[in-house]
Amino acid sequence: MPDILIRNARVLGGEPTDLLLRDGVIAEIGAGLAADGAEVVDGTGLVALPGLVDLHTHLREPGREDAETVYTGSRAAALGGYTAVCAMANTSPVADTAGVVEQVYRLGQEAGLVDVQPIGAVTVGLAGERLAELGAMADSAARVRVFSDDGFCVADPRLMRRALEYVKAFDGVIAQHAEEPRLTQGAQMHEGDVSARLGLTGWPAVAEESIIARDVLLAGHVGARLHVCHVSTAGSVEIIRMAKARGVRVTAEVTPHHLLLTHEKAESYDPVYKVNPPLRTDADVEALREGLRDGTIDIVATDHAPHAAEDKECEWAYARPGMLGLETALPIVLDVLGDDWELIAERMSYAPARIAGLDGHGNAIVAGAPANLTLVDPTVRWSVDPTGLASLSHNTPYAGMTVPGRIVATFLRGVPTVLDGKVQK
Ligand SMILES: NC(=O)N[C@@H](CC(=O)O)C(=O)O
Ligand SMILES: [Zn+2]
Ligand SMILES: [Zn+2]
Repeated sequence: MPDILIRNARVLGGEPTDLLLRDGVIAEIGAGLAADGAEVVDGTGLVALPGLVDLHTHLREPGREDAETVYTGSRAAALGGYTAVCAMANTSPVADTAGVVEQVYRLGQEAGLVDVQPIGAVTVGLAGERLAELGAMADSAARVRVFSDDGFCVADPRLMRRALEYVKAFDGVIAQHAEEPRLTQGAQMHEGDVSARLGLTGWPAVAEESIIARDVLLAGHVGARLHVCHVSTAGSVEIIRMAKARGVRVTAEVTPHHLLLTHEKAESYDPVYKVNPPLRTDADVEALREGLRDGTIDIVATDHAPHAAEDKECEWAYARPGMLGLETALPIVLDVLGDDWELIAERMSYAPARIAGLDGHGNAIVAGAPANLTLVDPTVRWSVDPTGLASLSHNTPYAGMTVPGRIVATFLRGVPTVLDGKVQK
């Protein structure tokens, strides 16, 4: 593996400097380093960020390889600046055994573009009835630390309590899809004035907030770690803020789409905007942005949810919920937060790696650290073309939108996975 010398990159937007990548680590940082036979990558005008880490990705393998595979999702991730992604358990078969999580882990290693860290299911078959083999998944080669029934809520409070108690033993975390199922039966979109006008059954904010309120109390009672997936309402932000002030070990994520889009998008009846939890109101978007800035919300996670055309290009009521996210996350966050690179590194790399327990990722860019990096051109604006994305599916809500920030290069342990904006495998 040749050494790589990145010339004149601005680490977290600072003064231009050189970075020498050797044997998987950042060997040296400083202006005017000697090339000494290293392959030179011109970083002029580019910002160097720690490799991004996604705590919430749907890769669809095993089971729906027509929508995405570990390989195609890994390509999308690398192109988005990611060096690690956590693969959700709602596959077919469900990732509820050591065998399945090890399979996903190995497929990730074989693809070799990002580290794929499997998430294990909390309950057998995501059915919400009995705990899956959490210990066996934790002890497996995949070393699972995050467990989630995402797609479904662990609605039974007794089961949720037991899951929290169980994973506490190995410092695991339960990532909850907060949705009180009795309040969302038949729900198609956010419950509000738009749903009333369109005559679509609504998913009220309280269906999310009531579960988060219950779960922070349970996590506090048990002393275990809770992570809240895709927070979407102002009320949820308030509850999490209060829980943190009380010392509850809770972390939370927001998706790029919930930071940008609102329920008025449903007026088009275009199912590309159908997602769980649903797009909410302007006031919710404002509260989510504020929560992300002040740290109430710890991270941005994509909830990258590829769907085949037959499941998405149909009538709204029959379409599956979910949208693509990996290749557009950083541009959307840049658009929403501005170029606060320190904040972006914290919310999209350091914090998600900490929550997931990924020691080799989310490290500061210093000599001796693993060479997981991405180089971004913040001056380029580009138009999102669904067919130009690496994902096997095309369900991006940003089609035709012009977004800031182009990912030029990504390095996984010193090996380029993306160069000149092109994936290397
Ligand atoms: N977000 C979605 O609308 N869909 C996700 C499941 C989920 O994240 O709840 C999916 O797997 O497609
Ligand atoms: Zn979910
Ligand atoms: Zn999800």
